[in-house]
Amino acid sequence: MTHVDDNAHLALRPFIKAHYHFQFLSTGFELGIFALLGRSPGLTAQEIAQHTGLNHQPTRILLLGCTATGLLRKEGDGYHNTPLSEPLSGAPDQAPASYLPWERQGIYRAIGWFGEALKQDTNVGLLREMPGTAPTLYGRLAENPDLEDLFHTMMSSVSTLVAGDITQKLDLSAYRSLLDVGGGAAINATNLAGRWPDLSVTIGDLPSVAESARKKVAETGLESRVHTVELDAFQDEFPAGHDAVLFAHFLEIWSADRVRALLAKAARALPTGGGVFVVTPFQNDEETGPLRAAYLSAYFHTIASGEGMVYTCSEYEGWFREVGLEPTDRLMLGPDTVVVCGRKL
Ligand SMILES: C[S@@+](CC[C@H](N)C(=O)[O-])C[C@H]1O[C@@H](n2cnc3c(N)ncnc32)[C@H](O)[C@@H]1O
Repeated sequence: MTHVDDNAHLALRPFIKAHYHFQFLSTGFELGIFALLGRSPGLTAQEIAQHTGLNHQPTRILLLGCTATGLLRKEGDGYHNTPLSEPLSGAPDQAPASYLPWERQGIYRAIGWFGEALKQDTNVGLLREMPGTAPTLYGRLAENPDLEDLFHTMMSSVSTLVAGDITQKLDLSAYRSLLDVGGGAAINATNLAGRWPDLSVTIGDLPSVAESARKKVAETGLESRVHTVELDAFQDEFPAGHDAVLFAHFLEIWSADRVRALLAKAARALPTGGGVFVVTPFQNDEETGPLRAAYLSAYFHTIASGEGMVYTCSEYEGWFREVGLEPTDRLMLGPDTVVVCGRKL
């Protein structure tokens, strides 16, 4: 009989039990325990139960889960946040807190269809778990406005994380008019317009998103230079009159064939010398990581579209060349986001 090595069993435990870890984390967050202990460190189980409304034994079970996984620390009878959970006690619309409601309501059940999505080669998770009829996440979000809000809160916080880097490293001084395809909740558009006073930005997105982007832009006072248009990037030609095109967290959603077609569309819309900027999660050219590329690739295939993944910079640069764009640079934004830059020949 083969003897199972205890160390191997323990080493695999974080994978085997990952779903419990997420439940301790997201339930603790949803019940406001990390925010509560941020304000009032050292509360007892009984005091925590009074705030959450849970009965005594459910409270013990949740606190045991959180302390055993290192999310909370117990000192005497009192509970405290740890460096892991402390960042979750702050603003709910900022990362990492902003990730949790979306992961719980948008992803958690749907990603359980990962294997089936690979076998059927389509986004089974979305089709099984999110109400509605649209074939992609973005269409289905328009059918579920509460989820659409959660998604854009999460996405805005992701773009905010790299906002400092993008405004410092991406030199747009040569351009006057940027088309931001799939521009979402206007974070990149308003940051870039704020950084480059001679630049106008047009956000092109699906109708419900373009409408909320318009409201967000109005709150920033940049509406004379940041415009929004309804655009279906697949059905419509790109509006003329821009000398640069930004695809931020957009191309990786789609299949290689559709990425090529979108890049060709950008090239057609641009004058000679025009710029193309692809902001995307980074996958190294050896195709071994980093982890974020692996998570997001599974998410695009299982949920978002059933056809995309995080591509390498080399792949983008090859597609640039195929459609008449010259690759000019790769700019890292933080540890795992990159801008692949090109110019129309
Ligand atoms: C992952 S979000 C990225 C948002 C924004 N660019 C950012 O970086 O924060 C993808 C965006 O693409 C938009 N989108 C999806 N399908 C689209 C289409 N066919 N045409 C235009 N925009 C689309 C979605 O509505 C969403 O705002």
